[in-house]
Amino acid sequence: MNNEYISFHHLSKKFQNDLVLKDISAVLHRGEILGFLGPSGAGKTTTIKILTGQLLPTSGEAKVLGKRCQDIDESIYEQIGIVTDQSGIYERLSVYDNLKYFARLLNVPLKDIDPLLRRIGLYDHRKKPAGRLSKGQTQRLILARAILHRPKVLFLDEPTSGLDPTTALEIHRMLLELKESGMAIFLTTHNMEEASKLCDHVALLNEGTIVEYGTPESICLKYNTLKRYRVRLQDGSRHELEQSEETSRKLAGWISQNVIETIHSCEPTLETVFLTVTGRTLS
Ligand SMILES: Nc1ncnc2c1ncn2[C@@H]1O[C@H](COP(=O)(O)OP(=O)(O)OP(=O)(O)O)[C@@H](O)[C@H]1O
Repeated sequence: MNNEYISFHHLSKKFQNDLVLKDISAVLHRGEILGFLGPSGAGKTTTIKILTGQLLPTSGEAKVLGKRCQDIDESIYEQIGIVTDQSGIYERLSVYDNLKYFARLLNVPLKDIDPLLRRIGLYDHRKKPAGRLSKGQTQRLILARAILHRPKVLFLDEPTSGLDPTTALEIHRMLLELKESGMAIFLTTHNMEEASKLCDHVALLNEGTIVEYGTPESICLKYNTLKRYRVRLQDGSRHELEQSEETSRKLAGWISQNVIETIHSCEPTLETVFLTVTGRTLS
């Protein structure tokens, strides 16, 4: 197997007569994060279910760690981790015992549990029943369970949805650490900022079709047809200017007078690109 940890080509999925994935393709390598972005019903979870062997595609080919998804058996779960809202956490068991249960299932030494609990910020809560954790703590426990066996590939379905910004940031930090360690992460999200910050590549999914695929920067730059600048001068005035000869003269004048306090170029965001391409918002 090479560094291509996930690949799918011309993947389609039909439920009865409803074609919910239409000829989608993407590749994810070791140590990369791929963001799968789209509004509710776009087909994100269906894609994860196909890649993790829970659903069969109607056509096309998908491989995870070199194995065709049609041929996936239980052994793949030793090498992949999955975080979805169907958490599989046992509410009456303590945080520690939840991880102990999964450690035994996955042949992970019990000594690995405490360092992971420390790393994920749940060590002080290890004796608490999982049912009494806050939403953010529960999400961290679900993530801890998914990475306990150090999988090569991690699937995350909306990992920070509904979390407070601080917990979301902590989870982002952990995901970047996991990526650095070589894990390939397949992430679905509605959150464009999250995607821009974390993902090496993103696929914008709309009604089962990938409408854009690339690095967040390249996608935004592609739609940066109307270049604009936002300027704030020292007298407090604000100016939004389209790129033109007149704007260049104005900017040059302000620069020579040394009166510019801040200047920003207004590139499109993934959110505005999505709106441009589909006429829809992501949320
Ligand atoms: N088992 C199923 N049978 C029939 N239709 C299904 C089934 N599972 C999903 N669908 C349909 O497929 C489409 C894509 O659903 P999917 O759950 O993949 O969307 P999603 O992008 O993950 O949405 P969300 O962000 O709300 O989770 C939806 O129209 C959904 O109703």
